[in-house]
Amino acid sequence: MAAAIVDSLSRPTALLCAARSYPPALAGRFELPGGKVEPGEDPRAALDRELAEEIELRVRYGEELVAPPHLAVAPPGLAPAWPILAGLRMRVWLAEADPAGQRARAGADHEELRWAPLASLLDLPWLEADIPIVEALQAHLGLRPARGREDHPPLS
Ligand SMILES: Nc1nc2c([nH]c(=O)n2[C@H]2C[C@H](O)[C@@H](COP(=O)(O)OP(=O)(O)OP(=O)(O)O)O2)c(=O)[nH]1
Repeated sequence: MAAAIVDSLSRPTALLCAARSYPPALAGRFELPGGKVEPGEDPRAALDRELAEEIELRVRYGEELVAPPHLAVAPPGLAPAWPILAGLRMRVWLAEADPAGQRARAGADHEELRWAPLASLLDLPWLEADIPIVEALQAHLGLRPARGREDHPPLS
């Protein structure tokens, strides 16, 4: 589970992006803060716990950023999720700091936390699996047309 934490759910302009500090192959690559659900744990409770542990932030959730059918991994009986590393799956919720004005702090998992303007998110070196998620986030927030399987290259 991960959180796409924006500066404001009602008027989003920037996203809180987290650069991993490990393993060495992924260090410096950006991701959405979050982590794995413990057995029997509610997904959003898991996300609350991970955000508190990793970046010391309490949040209020907005909508889920749902993976489109052509990308989603949806084992029987489970909600569709984004495919990530090593066959794992990840659900993503929009969120904002609650109470507002808290400062997120990078712990041991991250070498940097950065508020990046929504329009230039793809300038950051994201984990490979996060690129379609970031593109979908931009589309969801009205910064780019939604991509679908039927997309064609632009005519020249
Ligand atoms: N948190 C998070 N993980 C992601 C993203 N994209 C992505 O491919 N991953 C991968 C990286 C990790 O291999 C895996 C799970 O990440 P994690 O932070 O919970 O776990 P970890 O591998 O660091 O292991 P652990 O120490 O928490 O047990 O998911 C993302 O946007 N956020």
